[in-house]
Amino acid sequence: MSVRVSAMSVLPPVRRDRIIAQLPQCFRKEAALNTEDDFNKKVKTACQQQRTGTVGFKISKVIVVGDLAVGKTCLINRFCKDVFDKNYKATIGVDFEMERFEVMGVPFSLQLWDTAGQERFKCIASTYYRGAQVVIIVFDVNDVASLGHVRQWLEDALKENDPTRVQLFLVGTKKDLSSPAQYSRIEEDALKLAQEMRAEYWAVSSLTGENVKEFFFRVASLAFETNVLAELEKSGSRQIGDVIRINSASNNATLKKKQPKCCQ
Ligand SMILES: Nc1nc2c(ncn2[C@@H]2O[C@H](COP(=O)(O)OP(=O)(O)OP(=O)(O)O)[C@@H](O)[C@H]2O)c(=O)[nH]1
Ligand SMILES: [Mg+2]
Repeated sequence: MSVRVSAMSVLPPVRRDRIIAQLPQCFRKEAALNTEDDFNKKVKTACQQQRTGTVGFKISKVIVVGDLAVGKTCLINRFCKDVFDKNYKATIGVDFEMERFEVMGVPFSLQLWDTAGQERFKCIASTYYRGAQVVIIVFDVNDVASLGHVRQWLEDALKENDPTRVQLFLVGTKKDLSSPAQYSRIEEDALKLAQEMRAEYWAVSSLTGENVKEFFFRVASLAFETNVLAELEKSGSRQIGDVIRINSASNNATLKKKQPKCCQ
């Protein structure tokens, strides 16, 4: 059954610490997706006029990939649940988190797919790569080999996606374990690689929480901006209403994990 409801009436308010009013700044200007001080003008105007498309149900798919044990799950858990587990529990296949934001007054969600780094789960995990708007490639700043494998992760992720549309982030984790001298050595290589890949570079610690919120706010903001711009281009001069049709069955289905093709 289809019901016609206002988006705002079915969702509880967004958490107060997920409200983004201004464009968060990049981590390093040398390797950033943009170095603007503020959100795109067209996007700002659209938000002010509530002309941003499917208001309330704007979602971007984000996949998080990288070697085993580099800290992908810890990064997501620090941000989404504000916890840190020092014991390693390998992700089997994929895990999924939905994180809701409000950007310039418009509800927006990131669908975060935490994939397994272990080789034996890679085959299952890669079936979830398709349709990603954002690809986050994670390496451990104390493990040069994990940085060396970044290109391979990129290649695998882009096989399933349109490379010209994907927003790419390169994230170094476990910053708390490295000395400033060690860190700056690996940062030099990471920045070069990020520039080559056209990725935005960040370094974080899930243990201390350093830069974790800043990083995800940046991801959410840039994904939102791109998402709204695409919507504005698609619609041209057509007005997009703030009321959308929700099919209760299909809406539930989008929140469930997708079955690999072979299981359908
Ligand atoms: N000191 C420190 N340890 C960390 C940090 N992030 C993760 N770890 C540790 O690194 C190990 C692996 O972390 P996970 O987040 O499970 O790694 P993963 O990338 O999800 O691994 P897979 O699921 O197998 O791909 C765990 O023992 C974590 O406690 C960090 O920022 N600092
Ligand atoms: Mg994991």
